[in-house]
Amino acid sequence: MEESPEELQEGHLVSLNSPPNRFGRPKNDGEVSPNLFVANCGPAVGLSHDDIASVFCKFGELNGVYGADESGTRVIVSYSDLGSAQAAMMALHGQPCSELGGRSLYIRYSVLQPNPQDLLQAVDSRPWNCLAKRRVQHYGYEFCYDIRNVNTKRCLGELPSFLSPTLERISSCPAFKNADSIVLDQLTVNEYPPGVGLSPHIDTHSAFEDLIFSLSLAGPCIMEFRRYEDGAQLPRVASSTVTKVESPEDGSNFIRKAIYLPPRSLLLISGEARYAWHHYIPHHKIDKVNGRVIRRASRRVSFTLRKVRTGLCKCEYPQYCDSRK
Ligand SMILES: O=C(O)CCC(=O)C(=O)O
Ligand SMILES: [Fe+2]
Repeated sequence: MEESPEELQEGHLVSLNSPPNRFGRPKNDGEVSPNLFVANCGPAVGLSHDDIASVFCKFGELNGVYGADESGTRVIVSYSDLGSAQAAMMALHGQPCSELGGRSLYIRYSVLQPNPQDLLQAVDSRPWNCLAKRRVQHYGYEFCYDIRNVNTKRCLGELPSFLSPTLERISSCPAFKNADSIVLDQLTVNEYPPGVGLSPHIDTHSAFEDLIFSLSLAGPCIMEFRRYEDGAQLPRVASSTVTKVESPEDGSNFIRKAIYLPPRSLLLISGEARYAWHHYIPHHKIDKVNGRVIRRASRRVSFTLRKVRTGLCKCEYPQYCDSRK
C-alpha cells in the first residue's frame, strides 16, 4: 500500500550522514542552542539514529540526528527551536533512559559554527550590484542609497538559508540577550577592496530598529565612531580612549572612538552608538592598532543585519532622528 503524504510527514527527519554544518562547544557560559550534543548512545552501542530520534522527537520538531564524530557513541540532536532542546535537556540529561537500553545520557548544548568560507562562497555565487567604489548585495529588503532608506512595500523574500547558522549563533549568544526578541529581516553585504572605506553616517532611524549587527569576513578594518557636538551633553567615557579632534573635513568638533574589527568578528551597534554616533570606515590601506601596523591586504566583506522599522522611531536622540523632522 502506498503511504499518504500525511503519513510521511509524521515521520521524523533523520540523517545517518554527517551534519550539514559544524557544531561545537559553546564559547560562553550560559550559551544555549536548539542543538544538543548527546554522549553515551549511538550505533556503536546498538542504538540507531532512528531509535534516538524516536525518544527526542517527543520534545519537539527535529531537524535531524547526526553522528557527532567517528566514535559511534556521540550524536548531535538538532531541534528546530530552542524550547524543545531545553525541554529534552531537562528531562533526559544524566538520567538512565529506559527506551535507550537504560543508558544514562550525558547532554550539553552544542552551537552551530557558521563557516566563513560557506558565507563568502554563497555571496560570490550571486550577482553583486556595483557602486562607485564597492559592491553590494541586499536581501530581505533593498536599501536605496539615494533616499538612505528601504522600500518596505517591496519585500525581496526571506533571508537566504545560507545565513541560518549565523542567525542561530547570534540568537544563542547571551551577550545579545535582547536579540532573540527581534527578528532580523534585512541583510546588506558590502565588499570593500583594500583601501576603500565608508563615509561617516548614522543609519536612518526610521529605516531600521535599534540593533544593527555587522559580521566582518575576509579582511579586517577599523571602524571609527564619532559623536558630533550638538549642544547636548557629551557622553561620559574614559578619557584615555577618547580623542577630541578638529575634523579635517568640516571643521566641526567631535569626539571619536575607533574599534578594530578583525575577520570573523561580530559588531553590535545599539542604543546611543546606533542613534547618536556616526560610524565611519577610514579610506586607508594600512591601519594602526595599539601601535601595530595592520595592512588591509585583502578585501573585506561585511554582512550587516538589521530589522526594518515599520512605525516611527521613538529614540532619545531627536536631534539625529528623521522621524521627528
Ligand atoms: O561594513 C560595515 O561593517 C558597515 C556597513 C554600514 O555601516 C552600512 O551598510 O550602513
Ligand atoms: Fe551603517
